[in-house]
Amino acid sequence: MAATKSLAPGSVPPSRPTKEQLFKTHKTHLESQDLSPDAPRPVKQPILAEAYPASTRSIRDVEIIPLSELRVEKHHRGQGIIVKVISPPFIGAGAVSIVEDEFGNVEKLAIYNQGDASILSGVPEGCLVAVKEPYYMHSGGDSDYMICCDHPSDVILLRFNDPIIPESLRLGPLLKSAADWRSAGDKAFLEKDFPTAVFCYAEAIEACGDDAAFKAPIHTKRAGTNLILGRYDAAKADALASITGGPGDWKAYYNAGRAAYGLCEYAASKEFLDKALQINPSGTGVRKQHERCLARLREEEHGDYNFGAMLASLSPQHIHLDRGSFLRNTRVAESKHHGRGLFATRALQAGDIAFVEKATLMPNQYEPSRASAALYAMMVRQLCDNPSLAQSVLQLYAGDSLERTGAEGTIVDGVPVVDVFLVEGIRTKNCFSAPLSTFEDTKPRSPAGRMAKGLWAHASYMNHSCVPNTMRSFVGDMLISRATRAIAEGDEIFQQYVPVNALLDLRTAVFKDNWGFECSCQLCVSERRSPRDKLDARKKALAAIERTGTKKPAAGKGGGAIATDATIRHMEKLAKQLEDLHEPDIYDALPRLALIYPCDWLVDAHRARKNHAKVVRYALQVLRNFGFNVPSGEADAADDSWDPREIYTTSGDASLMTVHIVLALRRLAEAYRALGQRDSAGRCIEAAQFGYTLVTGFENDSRVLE
Ligand SMILES: C[S@@+](CC[C@H](N)C(=O)[O-])C[C@H]1O[C@@H](n2cnc3c(N)ncnc32)[C@H](O)[C@@H]1O
Repeated sequence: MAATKSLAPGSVPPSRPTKEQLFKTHKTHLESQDLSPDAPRPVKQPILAEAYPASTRSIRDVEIIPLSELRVEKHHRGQGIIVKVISPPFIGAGAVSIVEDEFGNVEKLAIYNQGDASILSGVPEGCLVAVKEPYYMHSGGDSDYMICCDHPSDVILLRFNDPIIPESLRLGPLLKSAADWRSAGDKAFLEKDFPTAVFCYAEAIEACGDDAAFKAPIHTKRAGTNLILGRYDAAKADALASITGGPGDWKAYYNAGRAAYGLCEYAASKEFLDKALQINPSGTGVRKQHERCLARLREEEHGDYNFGAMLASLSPQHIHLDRGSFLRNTRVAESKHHGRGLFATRALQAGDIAFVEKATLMPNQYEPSRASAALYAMMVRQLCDNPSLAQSVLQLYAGDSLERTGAEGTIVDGVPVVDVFLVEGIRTKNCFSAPLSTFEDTKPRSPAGRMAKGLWAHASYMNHSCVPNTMRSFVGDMLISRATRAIAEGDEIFQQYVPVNALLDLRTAVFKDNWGFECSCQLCVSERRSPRDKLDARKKALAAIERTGTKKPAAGKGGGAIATDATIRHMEKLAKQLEDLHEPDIYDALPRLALIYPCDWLVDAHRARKNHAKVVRYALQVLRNFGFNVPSGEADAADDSWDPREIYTTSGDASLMTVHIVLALRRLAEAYRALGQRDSAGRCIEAAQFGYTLVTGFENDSRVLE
């Protein structure tokens, strides 16, 4: 083992196992594998190996080499292999099979990252496979090597009559006629083995030559099968290929319409369905589909959603909502901050919808430890299955360190080039965590951390700001983005990638480490003007405040825990000291995020003691420290003419909207009411209601926060 480990990349392995040895080990693996339908399928983890680009060449343009010429730890650029699978697959994180070339050389072939719609996810014995630019890897044991295929587009399942197959590997016609292949396809379909059905129908179409009358119904069958598999591009192509010019063509247009609908191409879908209805005006299925399509087009055009009904329709099983995306208020353009960004196409007021987007991809997986792996697997699968999706998703930013060939997403050998390292880069830079619904998630007693991960391709173009002008929320797989203040036509719109840390150093590190940028928002740029000793002093002061704030309070009379007078006074003193560490010339109109924690704490402490004037004072401070315009002194706080409903329109462009604002407004309302200032209380409730719409995406009763 030591000898093989020290082999230089590109060298000849000193020994390779014989066919018998390979089969013996493979058999023990096969015997240990549980193939029952209930057996847990291994979760495919995102790739961790060293990145290398997917092959962009056709198998017809590379030199075919024998397995004996494979060299250890080498990517065989410009070369390829053609092999027959001679064992059943062992299914683990990938599918491992034994393969043989035309000279009788044998090797292990490990195929990873194939989708469930691909035969290659468990390639059956007897299949012929080509691997482009293979990587031959030492897999750990003595003389233990395997051909390792990470990129799904590097492996091609060959048709049995492909002329590229060497003579000695040719099986001769497996089935006698096109009709036999069609029957085999039908049988596989009835057995719900849809990938095999697609393969057999392809062979039938190929075998029947120019017999258009024979071909058309097979295209129809394959269109239906591809629809089931979610391979919408292929389904659409098959549906259109099944058009004959006869009265049965409504079915072809109907299938094409369903496929376009599956791709969220509603305008195209409508056109196909219009044609289907022209031929078959009484088709109820077609009419229903047509109505659904019109509803999606209305959503795309007007952004008119019944969010309440959408929320009510959610369940743990049903998270994908049948809704269109409303994107026309924003467009992608060059940003002065970084690459591309999203820009307003019209003036937006605080509260307006910037956009509503249906997830491009989002698995129903709210278990945090599995959510990333589930999204990665879904991305790879869907991009392979739908080339048009691959084209758009693979354009997204993936970090600067990954090599791009420019051919990502293009079709080579009939499949889109999908580079799994690029997919993973795109996932990490663009995915969002999403609760089942933000409204439910903001309720005080909702279980924390139940988040799925998803990709929203349009939202992915948004750059980050710590004081953003939009806020996102979720209902199932729909992302709602609302303006938190006025945005002029042509302005860039920003979102917060993650809730930002109060301390400049800590949040700078988060953006550097996870996204590779230094934030240039107004808050970060201004805070960087603070001298180092001030930043450090604030950090120390906040640590002292947090220690005081988390000290166990004394038990109150009614059994409740209430902070002592001394602790409250101490906290007030510490908060004042921290406030004095903020330079007025820098923080005049900026949030002072470090002060939010002590002010929130003081609101709660004074509220528990029914000290309403102090609640007013510190709740106003919470608003001010998030960057909102509030009366400055205590005298002003009692001033009835201050209108909290105006904070969203009069606060400049560095405020930070969060659910804390809504809660602070509710606390203010309660205190004002207790102080007899009913009008002020009513206005605070209205302001809280408005804020809660921004936070949850649509009108919801903010009383649930209490
Ligand atoms: C989700 S992408 C945003 C779209 C990206 N600008 C593009 O061209 O596709 C995230 C990446 O954008 C960049 N980015 C986002 N916000 C930024 C900001 N405020 N300043 C500089 N770069 C930023 C970072 O490189 C980050 O990894």
